[in-house]
Amino acid sequence: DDPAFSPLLDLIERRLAVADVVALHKWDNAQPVQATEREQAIIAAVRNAAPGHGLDPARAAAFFHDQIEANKLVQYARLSQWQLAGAAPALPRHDLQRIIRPRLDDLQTDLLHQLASFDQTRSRQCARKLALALAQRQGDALHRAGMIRATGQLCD
Ligand SMILES: C=C(O[C@@H]1C=C(C(=O)O)C=C[C@H]1O)C(=O)O
Repeated sequence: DDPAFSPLLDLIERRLAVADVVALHKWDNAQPVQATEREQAIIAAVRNAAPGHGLDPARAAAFFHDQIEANKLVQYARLSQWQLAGAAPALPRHDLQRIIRPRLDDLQTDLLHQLASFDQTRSRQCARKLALALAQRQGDALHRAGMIRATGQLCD
């Protein structure tokens, strides 16, 4: 466990884990994965909040862009699996608007905080250490791919 990465990667993973219940809601309601207005609202909010964490708004926006793209990657993959199976799993459902999006919003401040402290202690060989830290984590192939997507610009 690389202590430079684990608090941030834990949070990224928690946000990404929500993609499965988002996909369930969208499957049940025949709702598209892409929600452009919601994405724009998130990017505007994190740009606004960034300076309060000592972060450049562009840095915060790029990081959240990656979180959103990773989330959609997992959603598209789940929906494709459920199309093949002809059914989605019998897991508990949660309402997107009332339950799931507020849950995603709750992670926002912590993510910005951890991104800021990650940036303050940035080490050399960031990309290599990130790859090692990701390889050491648990998760199925899809969530592993999602974690790689979610950290795509982390070491830039
Ligand atoms: C998670 C959702 O699906 C997509 C991913 C988003 C995200 O990761 O925050 C936002 C909007 C959607 O394009 C959602 O609709 O809320």
